[in-house]
Amino acid sequence: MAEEKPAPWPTWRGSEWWRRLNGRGRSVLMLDYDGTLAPFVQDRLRASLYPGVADRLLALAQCSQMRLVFVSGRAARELPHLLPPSIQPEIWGSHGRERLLPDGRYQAYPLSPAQSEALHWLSRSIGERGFAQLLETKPGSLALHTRGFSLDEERQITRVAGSLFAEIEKSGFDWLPFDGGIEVRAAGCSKATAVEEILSTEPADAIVAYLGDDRTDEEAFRALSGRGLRVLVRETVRPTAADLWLKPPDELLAFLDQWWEAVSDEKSTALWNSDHQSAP
Ligand SMILES: O=P(O)(O)OC[C@H]1O[C@H](O[C@H]2O[C@H](CO)[C@@H](O)[C@H](O)[C@H]2O)[C@H](O)[C@@H](O)[C@@H]1O
Repeated sequence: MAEEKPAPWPTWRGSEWWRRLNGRGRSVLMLDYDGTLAPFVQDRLRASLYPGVADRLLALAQCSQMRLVFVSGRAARELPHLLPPSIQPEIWGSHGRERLLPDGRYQAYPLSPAQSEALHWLSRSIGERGFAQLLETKPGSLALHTRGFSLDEERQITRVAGSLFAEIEKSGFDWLPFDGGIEVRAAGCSKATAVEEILSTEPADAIVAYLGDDRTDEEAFRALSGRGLRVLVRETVRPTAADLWLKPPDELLAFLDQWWEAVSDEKSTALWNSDHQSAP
């Protein structure tokens, strides 16, 4: 399917679309984490939000008419440590396999016994080939991180992982290249299924947007087709199903500000005592 270029922020910020959000009862803002709200770094446990994002998230989390949801490839229980401590977030982690609710309740879709066994085998086999330190083990998937390696090394690691993946693919797994590595994910859950479940409890006229940067976010974008605004957050544009392209961090902050202005009851322009001024 042909993918059109997403609109750049300068043409979108004054568009009619905001009128729909302004003053409406219900809105849903779904946010990816890595690459979208936080720049990539080598150590995944040190991936901090762009300056100014924490303030915006705190303000949005207080808006009673909107639902703020984080949809991440990370394990759900890892993400709260990277978000402002006073937010009690709703998180869909591990590509839709897990859900952590604001009240602390946790739900996860189990793997089939064959998937479970195959994932253990894959982890062991990758370790035996000397790549154990590159592995991130999550509910339902294994990520193999190659950030910081040369292209040749990355190709070699990917080749080894690819041949092992071929051994377990028939047990129900997807092969997902992502920014900084590859992931082998048990089939059945994805960011698309997360988006579908989130929206299944929302009224049809709720205003919805999803912000993401990576190839796994394209699954969410496609699931949102005709239902909400798909926003690519990335330094450079690429072929995408998104409607809008934001360059982080300034355009991301401006988007969050404009969303807040539309949904908040306060309608104050002096909200931020933050370290960042939005683009004019
Ligand atoms: O769906 P996301 O919230 O965007 O998560 C995608 C993956 O993010 C993490 O890895 C990425 O970020 C790390 C920290 O910047 C970086 O070191 C790594 O190279 C990136 O691929 C996370 O570790 C993965 O589990 C997520 O799937």
